[in-house]
Amino acid sequence: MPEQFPQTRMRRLRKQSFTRKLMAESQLSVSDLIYPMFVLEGENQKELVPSMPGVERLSIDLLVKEAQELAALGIPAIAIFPVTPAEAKSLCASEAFNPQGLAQRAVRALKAEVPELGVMTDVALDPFTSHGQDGLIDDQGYVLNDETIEVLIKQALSHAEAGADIVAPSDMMDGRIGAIRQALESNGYINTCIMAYSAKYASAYYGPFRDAVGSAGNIKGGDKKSYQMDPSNSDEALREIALDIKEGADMVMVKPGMPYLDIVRRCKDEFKVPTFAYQVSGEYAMHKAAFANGWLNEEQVILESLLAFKRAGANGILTYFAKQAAYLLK
Ligand SMILES: NCC(=O)CCC(=O)O
Ligand SMILES: [Mg+2]
Repeated sequence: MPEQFPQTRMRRLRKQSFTRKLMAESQLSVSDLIYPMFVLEGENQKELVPSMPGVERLSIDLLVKEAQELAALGIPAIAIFPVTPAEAKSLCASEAFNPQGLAQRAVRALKAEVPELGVMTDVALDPFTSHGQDGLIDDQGYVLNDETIEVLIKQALSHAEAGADIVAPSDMMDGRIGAIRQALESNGYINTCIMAYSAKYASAYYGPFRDAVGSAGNIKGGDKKSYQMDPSNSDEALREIALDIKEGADMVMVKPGMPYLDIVRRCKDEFKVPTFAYQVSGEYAMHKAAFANGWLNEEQVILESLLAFKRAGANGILTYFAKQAAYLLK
């Protein structure tokens, strides 16, 4: 029976707060949030990221302190991104798998001091290559797939050895999930989770992040379009996701977030696997700019932007608003 006015008045259920609460189809809670954080060498070091107001790079001692606050707020996990000093970068990206590297030390410190907080690491070479690409390159600057995977395996194992709960390959090489899964299994890391950046687009929304980790420089070749996805495509994202699930990903991710919520929804409908989305640095920066100008209401828009991910089907969101949102949700 088709509904019709006035038997059906959609506004009846919107009149009072209690019915609005009962009708809510999606919920945002602090358990949905993963907080990306930037780690710096040194002690008692703190640097602002100009293009990401409110975001700081922290040395490990301060990172651990902050992590205690995040755990107390109920944030389930953080994702760490090392700021690699220029002198540690190279063509072969060997700092990526240094057992005493910044990311590896940060993981050990976090798991020792705040064991209940999940720690996720980034598996990709861009913070460690002198040219800023996510993999090893040939003479033409083309990113080599299979050679890069060999380094990613070592990097992922070094993270697992340090105690990372989740390794998150963000490089978009073909076949890396399977290779990393196999290496984890054969080295006894059977419970290390993999969150695959499965549908990562060659997006201009990553600009502020590259400032934050200092990988912007001059990305050789100018862009990452030979491995990250074309923003035109949606069916292709489903193929990427299917491959990563088959290769052993526990969780998949879509990135960026808000401009790609259609992909989140298609992924969830098609595969029904744990699905995450990354509200990236550019999304954060544009929101912050509008808040600073008084053009948007900060508290309301942060929560609305995050709720939209839940409505689209995401199980969780990587967001630089995680800490602020956790306070707002208290
Ligand atoms: N692998 C992590 C990222 O590239 C983050 C991008 C962003 O926040 O813009
Ligand atoms: Mg892929």
